[in-house]
Amino acid sequence: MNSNTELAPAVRSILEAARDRSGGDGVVDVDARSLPDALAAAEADGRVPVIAEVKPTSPTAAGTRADDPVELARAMVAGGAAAISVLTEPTHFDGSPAALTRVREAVDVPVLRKDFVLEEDGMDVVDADLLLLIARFVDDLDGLVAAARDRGFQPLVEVHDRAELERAIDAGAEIVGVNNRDLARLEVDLETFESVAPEVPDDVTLIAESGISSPADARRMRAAGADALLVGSAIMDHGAGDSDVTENTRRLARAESTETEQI
Ligand SMILES: O=P(O)(O)OC[C@@H](O)[C@@H](O)c1c[nH]c2ccccc12
Repeated sequence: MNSNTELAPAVRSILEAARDRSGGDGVVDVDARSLPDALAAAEADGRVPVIAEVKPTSPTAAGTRADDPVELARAMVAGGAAAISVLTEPTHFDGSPAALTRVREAVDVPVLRKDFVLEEDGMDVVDADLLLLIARFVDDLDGLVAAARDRGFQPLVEVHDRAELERAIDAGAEIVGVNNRDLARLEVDLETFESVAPEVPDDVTLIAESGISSPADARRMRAAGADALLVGSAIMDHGAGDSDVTENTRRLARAESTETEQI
């Protein structure tokens, strides 16, 4: 593990909690729904491929949304989401593996497990189509990418700078997410994606993560080379408990359509 001394306190405490959580019993064996196919289907349909995130709260959220995760996920798919991400981290995001299982049963798009998986046995907690691995938090990235694939997961390797990207590519990552949120200060800067994206090989599926809040942001990330956008806060709209998740998703999924008012 890389040094955590410069991480935000909330992130340090998330990692401590992750280390304390137990892994699963046995080894999962997943028959994954293809993310590249789901992204291509959205493109063919004229939608910006959006991975919409069921995130009840977060250390940076304005509040908590306690809505049923299944209802949220269905609303996101109705708004044109190409895939769904579900936070399963319990202590700082109010997520749960059970919520992911219910969501995956209820929708037919690929579902990403969003958590802080630090070791191999942390993968065996729940089935999902994609599994997040955060380059910064794991030493043996090669081993974890291989272990995820052995279980049938499509690993999504998250990076924040070019050095981490190099590690991801060396580890054989085929799906890479560039997180615009700096885990040291928890601040978002969309330039992060713009600076890393040019270094990403063409055959890698590239996802822009975090801080995308408007159709203009969506177009900006697409112009910089994003194959898909991972969006939580702007869709969950934590500060406004009754915000329309379908409509919030649709605004972003339609960001490139000519009939949409260009905001
Ligand atoms: O809510 P946002 O800014 O749209 O971000 C979504 C997603 O990128 C973010 O939740 C995230 C990115 N990487 C993570 C790792 C763990 C937990 C959460 C995340």
